[in-house]
Amino acid sequence: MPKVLIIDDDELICETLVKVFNRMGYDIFYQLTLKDGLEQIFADNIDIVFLDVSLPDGNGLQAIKSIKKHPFAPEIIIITGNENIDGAELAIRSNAWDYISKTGSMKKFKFALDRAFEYRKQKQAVQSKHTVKRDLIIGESPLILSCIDKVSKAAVNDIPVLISGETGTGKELFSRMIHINSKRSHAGFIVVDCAALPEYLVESTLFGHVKGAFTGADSSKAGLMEMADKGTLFLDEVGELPLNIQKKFLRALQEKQFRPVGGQNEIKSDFRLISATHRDIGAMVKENKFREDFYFRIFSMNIHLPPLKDRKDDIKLIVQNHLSNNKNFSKENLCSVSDEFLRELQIYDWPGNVRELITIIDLAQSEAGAGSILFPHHLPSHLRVFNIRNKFDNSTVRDMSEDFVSPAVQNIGNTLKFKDYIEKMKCEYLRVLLSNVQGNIQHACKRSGLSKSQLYRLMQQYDLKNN
Ligand SMILES: Nc1ncnc2c1ncn2[C@@H]1O[C@H](COP(=O)(O)OP(=O)(O)OP(=O)(O)O)[C@@H](O)[C@H]1O
Repeated sequence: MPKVLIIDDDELICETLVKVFNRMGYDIFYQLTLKDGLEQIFADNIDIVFLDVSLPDGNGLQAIKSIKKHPFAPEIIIITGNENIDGAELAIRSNAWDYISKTGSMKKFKFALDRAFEYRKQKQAVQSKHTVKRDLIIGESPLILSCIDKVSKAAVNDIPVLISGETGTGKELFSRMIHINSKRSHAGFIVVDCAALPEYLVESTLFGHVKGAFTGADSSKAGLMEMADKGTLFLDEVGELPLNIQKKFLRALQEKQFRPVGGQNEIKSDFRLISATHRDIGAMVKENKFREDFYFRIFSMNIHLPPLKDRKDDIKLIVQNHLSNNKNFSKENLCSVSDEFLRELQIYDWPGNVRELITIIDLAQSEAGAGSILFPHHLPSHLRVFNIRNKFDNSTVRDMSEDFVSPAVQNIGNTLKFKDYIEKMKCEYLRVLLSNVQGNIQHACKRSGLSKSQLYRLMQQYDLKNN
């Protein structure tokens, strides 16, 4: 929901605008002083500000320039009780969106707000298309482009993001891209792998501890949450976070402060949270294995990364990119790929996704040697076996369908009775089945699901032989 802030010392005006704008679907706040207003603009990523000119602690017009210097500055609409042409000119020259009189009708306020928001949306869409740094994310398929678009949206705000997807789909990579493109990029990107932490270490690793907090705590130690101050905290495999820690974490997220293990004093840390999971957290909530309040907090925005098998067009790009960036080979000794090699990669279903693809390319390269052309026989045998089976199953299905459906289908529109049509189909099915297994009854039973006695009975009925 777009966020609007009113900075005006007249509380009555603020409350009237809050009511009206709320009804229009905006998330709306107000502050009575310039100082409090300026603090909230950047803490809450405000989209549009209604800014009064005469405030108890400063002049709104003079504040515009410094607000606008910020790369994520909101659109500013100046509101004033004493309209004057110089003030209006200064506002527009300082890049304010509009300048309106407080005595104007409510319609004017609503119109200015809607137009400013329309403009902001367009501006962000253009920015997101052109400015997101995505050099490490390879792929041009529509599925991956839509995820990159979400990265650019996530980068211009500060809300928690949950990245979901199978293992190896790039959850950590995408999280880093959000961080790199965000206003927090100058600070750290701190990774916490919740699945790798033993339960007794989770709390102190995240929140830190003071000296003597437990046996072996010989000195105080800062936690990862403190280290992420001003930066991004990446909670990998968030589904593994114990329930009691989720509760403490939620508080830290809301208050932006927490207490280290064994400590008395609260520590402040302002971090952006990005979480990742390969699990269905919604289902875990239903089974009481994950806290609902924590889930709602971390799920403000979701980016679901598609498995590689759903975006096979990207395989060629990833292979080429990985080969040309391989630091183990000099430029003259880079491997190239044959069409057959790429075709094999397209057939496989990639349960380990991009990570598995990269590993397979490395294996094939080391098998082939520097400067070689990669052929299918450089691929590991498990992959080639999978592909052979896949090709065989598909061709069997294709053979059978081409052989027996066509003649029968041609007759549907003729005078065949339903019963006769079914009989014909059964006979054709059995004929093709027996031919494909070259009369091997055992194989025919396995493929058709018929028992031996059923198969013999049908063969007798349709006068078919197994040779
Ligand atoms: N779109 C992509 N383009 C290029 N490389 C990618 C892409 N997606 C993933 N990778 C690479 O694949 C590997 C695995 O990515 P990453 O660790 O981000 O996956 P993950 O989803 O976090 O995996 P896991 O769930 O197992 O932790 C990394 O080497 C990463 O750089």
